Amino acid sequence: MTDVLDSLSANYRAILEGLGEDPDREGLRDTPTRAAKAMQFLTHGYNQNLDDLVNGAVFESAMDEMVVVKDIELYSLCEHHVLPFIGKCHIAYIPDGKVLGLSKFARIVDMYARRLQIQENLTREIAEAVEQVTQAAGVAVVIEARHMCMMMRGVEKQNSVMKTSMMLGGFRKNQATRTEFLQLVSGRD
Ligand SMILES: Nc1nc2c(ncn2[C@@H]2O[C@H](COP(=O)(O)OP(=O)(O)OP(=O)(O)O)[C@@H](O)[C@H]2O)c(=O)[nH]1
Ligand SMILES: [Zn+2]
Repeated sequence: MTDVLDSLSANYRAILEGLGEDPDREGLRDTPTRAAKAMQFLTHGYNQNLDDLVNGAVFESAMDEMVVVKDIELYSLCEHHVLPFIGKCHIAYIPDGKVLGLSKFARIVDMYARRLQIQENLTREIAEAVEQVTQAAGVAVVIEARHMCMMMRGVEKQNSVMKTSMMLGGFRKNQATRTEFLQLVSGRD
């Protein structure tokens, strides 16, 4: 692990030099290591796996109506510019004999968000993970996010929000179920 940190730190030092900075000046002396540690934290999802994260928190239940967990905040990094995108994730599922521990939805979101991502793939990966863990009759995921690469640079648009959704099982097949979910997460419930 130290080797990885050393190599990342050396690369951040090179970036500072590339910017024309003096990496040995007082304010920047610890920056390569700090930045490397920060980047390791922001991508720690690479070191996680679904089984360990869920930790067996799947419980038998006769509940077979839609369960919605909304407004799970997420911080990710776009794989094109390595700049943050920040937003909210809403997840719904229709249990089929099993329910998932509530905190695990947020943990699943983070496991995939804390990697280099595009929003579409992040949305799909979360939905497929919830389906895999719960074997639910349907899973729906919506993400709304703002991308720093569109705000701080490039087209510099401050108000555009990207919305992505992924519907599996009952949510894909049944328009009424889909509409109910979208109404619940849009706050018009
Ligand atoms: N679909 C999708 N695109 C993304 C996401 N994050 C960043 N992008 C886009 O990835 C694209 C990369 O385009 P390029 O033309 O290769 O890069 P660029 O010259 O920096 O593009 P501009 O951002 O238009 O300045 C841009 O259109 C970004 O807005 C994402 O999560 N999903
Ligand atoms: Zn980007």
